Amino acid sequence: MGLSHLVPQLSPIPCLALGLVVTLILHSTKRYSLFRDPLRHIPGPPLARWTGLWLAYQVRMGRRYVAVDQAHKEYGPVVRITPTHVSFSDPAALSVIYAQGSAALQKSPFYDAFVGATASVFSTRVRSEHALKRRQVAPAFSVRSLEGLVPILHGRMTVFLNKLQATIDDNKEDGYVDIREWLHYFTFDTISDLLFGEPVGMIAQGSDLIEVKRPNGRMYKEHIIPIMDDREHVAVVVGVMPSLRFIASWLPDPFFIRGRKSTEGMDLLARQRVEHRVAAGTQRDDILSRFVDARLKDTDEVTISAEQITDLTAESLTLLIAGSQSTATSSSVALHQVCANPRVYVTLMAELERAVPPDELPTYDHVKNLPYLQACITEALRHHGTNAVGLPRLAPPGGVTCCGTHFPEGTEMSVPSYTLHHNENIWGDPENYRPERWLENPALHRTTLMFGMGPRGCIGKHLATMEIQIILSTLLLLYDVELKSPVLVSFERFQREPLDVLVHLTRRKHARSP
Ligand code: HEM
Repeated sequence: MGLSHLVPQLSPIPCLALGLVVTLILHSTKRYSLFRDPLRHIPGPPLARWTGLWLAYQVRMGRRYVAVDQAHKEYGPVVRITPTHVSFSDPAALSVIYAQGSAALQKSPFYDAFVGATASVFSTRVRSEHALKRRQVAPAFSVRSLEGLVPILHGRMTVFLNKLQATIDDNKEDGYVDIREWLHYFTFDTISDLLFGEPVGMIAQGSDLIEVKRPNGRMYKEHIIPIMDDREHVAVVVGVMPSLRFIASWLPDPFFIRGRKSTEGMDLLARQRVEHRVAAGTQRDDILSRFVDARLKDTDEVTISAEQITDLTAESLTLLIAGSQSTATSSSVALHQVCANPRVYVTLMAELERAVPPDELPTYDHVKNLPYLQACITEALRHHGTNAVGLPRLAPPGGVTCCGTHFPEGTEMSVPSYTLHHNENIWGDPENYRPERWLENPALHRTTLMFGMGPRGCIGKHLATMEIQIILSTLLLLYDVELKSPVLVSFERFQREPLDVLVHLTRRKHARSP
């Protein structure tokens, strides 16, 4: 699969121009009207004062994190990025915007764009609904629960290594493989195995082309990775400019048409897997069986209803996407960063060689407590994090005071993760990839948004960490890694992802066998 799916299909100008007209009409009827503007004293790009178009354009072009970061450099720590959205680069804002407990702010309407047939634990904005969903989903992702699933992870890794090696042996072109793409096959198959008890088969095929059944029974094949990308891209554009949601169907731009198709393809895939899994029984101890048990316990029912299938589909879809993309990207970025920094590479290899017996492949037990390995992963998530965006929350009734200013009810507020993770006042040398900083000063963990913060923080943090620990240690102990380029070029949708991570892999002398 080439890179073409990552590049926007047509110029976004026509749809954004139409969006401008609609926004201006809607804007003048809302709380933040052109004539009664409670945020008029907040500086920011001039267009952003009047319309969401400025931000929507940056999102559409995949450079929101750069544009917001530049806006902070130009206008200061508190910047208006849409008529209703204020961005804070001051770390003091973290404890207000991503507060814990009863002080927690709700997610903003941005997340409505991620709702499919029904809201999931990620997309719901209703506090009570979120609490219920989180209670049903979270136990499956505790460290204790996940440790029971480690054999599945190891099994997937063995299949992955065999297929990767066969591909390397067959590679008749320039000898480079896009390790991000391969790791996406690994993480997608792994989360699908953990969820439904079987992988979708991307590793076995060496491709993301998956067969999906339409409601009319006809089978068709879809490349899953680009449809996930398109789905996410449409959601973030519509999320920052909800007025586009109503006109998207009429826009001639194939971008939106592709986006709608994408939603359908992913929904069908998730629904079929859930229905198949539920029909096959729940004997295997996978994540879906734990969801089913939690739901049946909550409702005192003995069988799953059609409504619960829709609900399970929404959760599974979220987990398939959240659980594969970010982990694949983060592990390929960590591999890239370690290999681009010879000093870090030497230190990490020494730790790995000490921890993993010769002739053995790393297991989770070997690598789970290695401090330098963990520091390398955390530093990759900071330096080139998949989460670069500001995760928007809503000022509550009565408003909220943040960084010395009062913001009225309904103001969208966020701390942009990229800007936070590259703040010189916190990190000193933010552009350097330097894992040691986490060992020197563990308190730095308090000023990061890699996995979010507060009650809406990442549910899959432990799973992602386990997977990245196993992936990174295994690839480094098995292969000498040559990078095609020392620089990563990224494109941002909801997540910020490198376009590719091309590596040349050669088996190390005395390498262990899968
Ligand atoms: C390195 C990998 C990962 C990163 C960097 C990451 C990052 C994040 C971030 C920043 C959030 C907060 C989003 C927001 O507030 O809008 C989040 C939420 C979430 N993540 Fe992850 N994630 C990763 C892996 C995973 C995995 C493996 C899963 C599950 C299999 C997962 C499932 C979720 C879910 C369900 C939420 C929503 C939680 C809620 O709202 O209660 N993530 N993640």
